[in-house]
Amino acid sequence: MTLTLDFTNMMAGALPNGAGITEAQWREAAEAFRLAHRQVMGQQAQLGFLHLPTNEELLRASVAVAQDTRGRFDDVLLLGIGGSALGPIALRTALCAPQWNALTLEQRSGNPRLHVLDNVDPATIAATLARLDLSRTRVLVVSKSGGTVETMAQYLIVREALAQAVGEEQARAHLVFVTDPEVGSLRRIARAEGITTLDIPANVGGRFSVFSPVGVLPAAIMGIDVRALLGGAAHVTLLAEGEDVARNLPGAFAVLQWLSDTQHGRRIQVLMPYADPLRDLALWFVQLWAESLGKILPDGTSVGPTPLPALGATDQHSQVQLFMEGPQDKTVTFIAVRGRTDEGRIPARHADIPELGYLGGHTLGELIDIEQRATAGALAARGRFNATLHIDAIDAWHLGALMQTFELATAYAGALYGVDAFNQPGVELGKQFAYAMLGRAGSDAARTEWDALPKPDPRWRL
Ligand SMILES: O=P(O)(O)OC[C@H]1O[C@](O)(CO)[C@@H](O)[C@@H]1O
Repeated sequence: MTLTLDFTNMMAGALPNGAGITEAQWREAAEAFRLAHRQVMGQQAQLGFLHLPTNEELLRASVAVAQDTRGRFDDVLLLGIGGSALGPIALRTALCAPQWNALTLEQRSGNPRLHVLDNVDPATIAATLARLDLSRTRVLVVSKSGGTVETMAQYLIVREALAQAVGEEQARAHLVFVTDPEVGSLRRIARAEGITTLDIPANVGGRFSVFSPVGVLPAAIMGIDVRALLGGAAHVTLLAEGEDVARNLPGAFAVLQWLSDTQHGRRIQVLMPYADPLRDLALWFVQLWAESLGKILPDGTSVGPTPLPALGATDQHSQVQLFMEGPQDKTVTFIAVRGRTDEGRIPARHADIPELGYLGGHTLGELIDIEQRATAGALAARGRFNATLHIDAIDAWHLGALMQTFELATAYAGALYGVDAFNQPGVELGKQFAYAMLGRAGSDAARTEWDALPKPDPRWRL
């Protein structure tokens, strides 16, 4: 069980024409990292995520609800958005069998299907509700704040549908809330109605919550080895205790991306796993990196790298042209898998056609791995910064290790950029405008600001 980071192709020497991070920059950054590490470790009030992998009480609570769910329910419907949905989706895609929801109960080893509503598009919600037998559906309502407008709207609709399907009394027994231990509307409803509720510790922010019941409960319900998941995360947390960047993998990832951005203009940071099960991990990473690091400094400067998800080999036929020849403003971090269980041997047909015959006898596992190495080499040959995270297998332990690596890297990157990685003030104004238009009490100031905005100008309309 290993996770390694090869960053040769980020460094001067490996890249042509003087491109790349120099050894002097790397040495200087080691000092910057020491300070960043100390600063992060001093922010204990926001570092709840570091303690989640070893929180036995939270784990036991999730496992108990999972046991109560399996067998009683065929479907689990998770309502949430942002960090409350992206982690569960990434875990399902990575660790459940492909096409999980289309498999039979036997193929799912008796575990339920998992549906995640992470938006308020009425067509998706109507289609999902039409497909589900609500009398056999457990509903997880996941929200750290317990009041996010999209999740609350989903909750009101689904609760109404549940009540109609099974009656008010029974509906309560289908619901499980995952939310802050004290505050928010969900907690209030849970207290008043005795609804089963699991805690997201107060010092854990939404996008850092995957190892709380936010991710662990749905994972346990689907039969994922949650102990191994948390074990991988705990392993990385230990790795990151030291302030020497050369021994701290999450620290090294953060430093490399920060140097690439601030010293080499590589502002766009691509995460490109070469494995379908890791496709949604890249989307989870996008929220973590973007919402944590895109900020305004006290002097008014805007900072923050732009994360971009990609998938190998698929995106070799879409985005890689841009990565190779577009502006020199990107880094690419590949995730490569060493041990693939189903290698998929390619039959030796059409041996007489040289453009096809060479494939016979190779395996798909070999092909995807070679394509990753070829793309990394091609990018390096053209001076394009790239690094590769290697994992042994796509399993719960490695997923835990990868996700905790990115969470820690995000905290370090926040300190390196000089921003608070744990808030998201930039999402507020849009929320306030929406509240004002929906008539929520207390949004008069937003209404006034909204009304003062320029109206659509007929000259600029086609
Ligand atoms: O879990 P909550 O509180 O419903 O928040 C959902 C998402 O909304 C945000 O607060 C703002 O986008 C995210 O940080 C968070 O993951």
